[in-house]
Amino acid sequence: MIEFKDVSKTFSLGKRDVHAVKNVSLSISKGEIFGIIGFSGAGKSTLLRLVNMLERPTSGTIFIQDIDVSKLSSKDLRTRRRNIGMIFQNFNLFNSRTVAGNIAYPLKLAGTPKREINKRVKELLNFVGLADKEKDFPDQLSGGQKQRVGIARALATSPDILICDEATSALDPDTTADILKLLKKVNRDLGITILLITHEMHVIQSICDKVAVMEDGEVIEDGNVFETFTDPQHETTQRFIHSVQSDLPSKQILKEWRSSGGGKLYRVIFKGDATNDPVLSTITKKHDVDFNIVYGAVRELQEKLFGNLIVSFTGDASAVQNVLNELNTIVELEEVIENEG
Ligand SMILES: Nc1ncnc2c1ncn2[C@@H]1O[C@H](COP(=O)(O)OP(=O)(O)OP(=O)(O)O)[C@@H](O)[C@H]1O
Repeated sequence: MIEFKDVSKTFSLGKRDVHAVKNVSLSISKGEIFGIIGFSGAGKSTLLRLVNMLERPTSGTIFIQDIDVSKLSSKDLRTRRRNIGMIFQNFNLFNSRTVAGNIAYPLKLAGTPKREINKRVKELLNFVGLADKEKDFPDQLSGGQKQRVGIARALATSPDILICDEATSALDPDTTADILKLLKKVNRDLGITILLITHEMHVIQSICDKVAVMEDGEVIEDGNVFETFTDPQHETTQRFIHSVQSDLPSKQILKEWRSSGGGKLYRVIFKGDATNDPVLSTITKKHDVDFNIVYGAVRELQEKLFGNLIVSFTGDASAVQNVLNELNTIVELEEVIENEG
């Protein structure tokens, strides 16, 4: 659907070059919700501007629905752009137009007949849950309602792709959850591919199928959200994940555990089927070892379970070693080292 092949974008600022995007190769399939996460300045917005063809790559190619958009004429670009809807952090609504007027705007630009526009606007108002706000102006709406108008407007020309530029960053947590739910509905019910950028890991965790982590213009890690969350490879990815789920007790608690004579601690990671079986109790019972879950949780991610527990084992040293050996064949296991946390 969207394919980046070795794409770079360099801005020349007088004598200085800014390499905003460096050698990015990414593949976004039809029907996916694909999230790009990165800290400020990582190159996310530039990547989006390359997708909606507001910038041309310095090198590399970008295919959108099998068309190499880096080679299109300006006129063809304008036509292709209608196939991509976009929503923004600050909504970008026309304050002088009503809600209906905002949603109708792209249809007017496309020369759609008035009766058809009215019908489509009503349909979209129902879809985003704003049927009673048709005649209101943006400044009479809450942030969440404004973003619903933004979504309706982006969907007006029935695009195949929706791009979301930090679409929930200006909203409170409850409203964010509502808007993310609506985006999921856009994806599931209308089959629209969604590409979003964010600096918030909980957005990725809530609705994305795939994620790419950007740093300093490069994609440093990408893949399925479940795999990335449960086995992050890069330190920056780990930092993002820790922002939504702490997987260790605080340093203070660890210190108290050590000073009160607590034994070695192990991180036990369960994924998928292993979360359904009483692995810990079965194996420890067999070897006559006791276990104590000191910290952790089992979470749901992409409709799969993922457990991350910090456990101590007590018993005969060789029996504990047998437990560790056996556990190691079923789940991921590692000792929690002294300076972690
Ligand atoms: N038009 C431009 N001219 C010159 N430099 C630019 C331009 N656009 C972006 N940059 C630079 O490219 C780098 C990447 O910027 P970009 O806006 O893509 O990052 P970002 O990840 O979206 O950051 P933020 O979350 O803060 O918006 C930055 O160093 C930025 O200053």
